[in-house]
Amino acid sequence: MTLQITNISKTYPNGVHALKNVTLTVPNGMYGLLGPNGAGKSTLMRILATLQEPDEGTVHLIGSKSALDLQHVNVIDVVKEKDLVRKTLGYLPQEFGVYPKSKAEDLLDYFAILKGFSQRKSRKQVVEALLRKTNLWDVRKQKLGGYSGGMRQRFGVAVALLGNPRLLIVDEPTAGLDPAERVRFLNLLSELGENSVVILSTHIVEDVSELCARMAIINKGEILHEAEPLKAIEGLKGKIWRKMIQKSELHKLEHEYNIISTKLLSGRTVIHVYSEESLGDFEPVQPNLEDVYFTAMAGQYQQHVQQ
Ligand SMILES: Nc1ncnc2c1ncn2[C@@H]1O[C@H](COP(=O)(O)OP(=O)(O)OP(=O)(O)O)[C@@H](O)[C@H]1O
Repeated sequence: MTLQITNISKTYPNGVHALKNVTLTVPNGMYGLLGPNGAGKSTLMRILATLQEPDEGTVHLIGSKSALDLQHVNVIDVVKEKDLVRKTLGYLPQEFGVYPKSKAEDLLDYFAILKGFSQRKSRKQVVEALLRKTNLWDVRKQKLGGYSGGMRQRFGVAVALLGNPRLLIVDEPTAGLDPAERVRFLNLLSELGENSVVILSTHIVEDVSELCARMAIINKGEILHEAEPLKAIEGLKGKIWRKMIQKSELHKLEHEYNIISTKLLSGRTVIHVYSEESLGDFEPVQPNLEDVYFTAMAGQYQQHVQQ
């Protein structure tokens, strides 16, 4: 199964150019789309989820007939064949609106009817399996209004997984979750990737480093870098340098060095600099995915690093 996104552009009526000629090939498994607020992630996710159309470009879901679970097709045009792709699509939006007075089990049963599970007995089995998988079985009789943020997100996953989708779109799922709920949620997602294309959009670098075998970094509607996280980290070895500085020095150093990030550490300011040559009074840094992200945001990949 592959999702092929080709030359997608989108401009909103207010003139915001949210996506600029985006091309990505997304294979089976978890794929991370990483970028800051306003980068264009949700716009891309809504296009993939058939809720919005691009101005230009195409999106195709390509797989064997059996993998797509649909007779007679091995390619679906996601933009034009919305009804067809919706049969195999699961979407967890950034804000999952719930009906606070409904009990989880009843609402999931209702969504299952909408998804086409018309036989009561098999529907009951599907609903039970999903409530167990998302660890909500014990609280299935509770009203959704009383659920925590993490429980609501897991309920959203249960809804998104109805019908065993081959294309799963998950938009910023961990924002607002406490650390324990976040780990539980990521563990749940990590089980899903094997037979489906799962795209996870996030502004949290750790979500990608913990889960995704491939990723793209997006900013201002453009893909800055597309890579396997581990290879991208490897590619930065020997090129990231750090130094503790006085905050007052920052302005001057910005003119001298290619500073990719500035952080506070125990009240001191630490800068990370990208340089292919060693820098005298800087310490070498063992790079991580955050350095990859900031290197991309600083525009380095377009100029120097070849992946
Ligand atoms: N319906 C809309 N009308 C006009 N502009 C929009 C609309 N939706 C999004 N935008 C703008 O398009 C750009 C991309 O927004 P988008 O929501 O896709 O980004 P994002 O990466 O998902 O960010 P966030 O994490 O903040 O949701 C932003 O500048 C945003 O203000």
